[in-house]
Amino acid sequence: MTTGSRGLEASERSPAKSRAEGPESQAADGTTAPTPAVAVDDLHKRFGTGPDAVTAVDGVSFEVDPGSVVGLLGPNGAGKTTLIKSILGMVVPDRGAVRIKGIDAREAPRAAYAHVDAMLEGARNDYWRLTVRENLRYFATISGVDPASVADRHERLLDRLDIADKADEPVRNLSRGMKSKVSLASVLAGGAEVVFLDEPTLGLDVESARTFQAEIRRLAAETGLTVILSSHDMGVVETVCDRVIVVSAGEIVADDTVDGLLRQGDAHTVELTSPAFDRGLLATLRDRVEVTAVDRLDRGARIEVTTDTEGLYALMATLRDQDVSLSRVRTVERDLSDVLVDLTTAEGA
Ligand SMILES: Nc1ncnc2c1ncn2[C@@H]1O[C@H](COP(=O)(O)OP(=O)(O)OP(=O)(O)O)[C@@H](O)[C@H]1O
Repeated sequence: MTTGSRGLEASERSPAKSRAEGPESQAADGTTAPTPAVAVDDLHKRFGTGPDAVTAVDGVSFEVDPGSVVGLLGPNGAGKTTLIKSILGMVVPDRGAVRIKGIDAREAPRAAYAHVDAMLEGARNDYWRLTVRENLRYFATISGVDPASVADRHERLLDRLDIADKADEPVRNLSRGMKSKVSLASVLAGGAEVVFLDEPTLGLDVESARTFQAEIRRLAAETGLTVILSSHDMGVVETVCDRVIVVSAGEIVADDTVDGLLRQGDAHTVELTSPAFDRGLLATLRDRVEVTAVDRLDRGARIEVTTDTEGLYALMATLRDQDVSLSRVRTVERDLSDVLVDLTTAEGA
């Protein structure tokens, strides 16, 4: 879907120039910091009233630097879509403020959203009877851009997203993955400086998802595009995001780089193999640690346990006390989805 109007000025100005000319704010130490592309302050949104009310966004604040790619992660129903829609003004928040490039979105919505575009919930923003190229021209036009002046950019987009050979096909004739690419191209066609992408790789095959990721990184690096995307695809998030905001039950529970998130917490997952692992011993171990997998072997079993450092020492002590010899010990690398599950299922999250 397309959100707001996209300004000619914004799209036609060179990004380097636009950054240089952009408003800056004075930091406490006297240095100037670029004005955040997006600043969200204490946003709240509740649906319904009484006992059935749902608090979808519960006091969320964050800032996004221009030219960065930020991932919004969280389980189903965490509030990601409502947060994005509240920032875009498609849902009216109960409280809180949104500033786009320093412009208050409530006081001056047209000016604030002139720089913004979005692709939400896999929704096709495209006109299926129009061809791919006609869609890009259409979206450029409603952004206030003369499509002829951006024809080269459109050709580049079609090339990079590998849909140039379908440029003159009506969108309705394309496969689902190709339609997703056209949606993305349409979002980028008018030259928005800030884009919101909700589940952008839904329906894309592995190669198309990779192309998409590379394109997002390139646009952020070369044109200063700011991207805020939500995805359940951890591969996408790990590859393209400079920073990840984890949302659970309407609140931010973590805000860090991918590496920072992977390092955080005191959880270890270890794979242990022993001929002595039988039903009785496994029951004893389950009392002490979380046994996340059991693979029975001809003799004994291979198990996977997740615990903190203290729990790991206690587990090893128990095995020693019971004279259990381990034939193999292997540390299992934790990935972003493990961290996400820990963060969003932690007590109180
Ligand atoms: N229009 C609405 N009316 C009532 N409740 C709503 C509405 N929109 C969302 N909600 C509720 O708000 C909560 C957050 O929903 P939201 O769609 O923002 O989550 P999400 O993180 O985007 O989930 P998903 O990953 O499943 O897309 C959920 O409990 C949802 O049922």
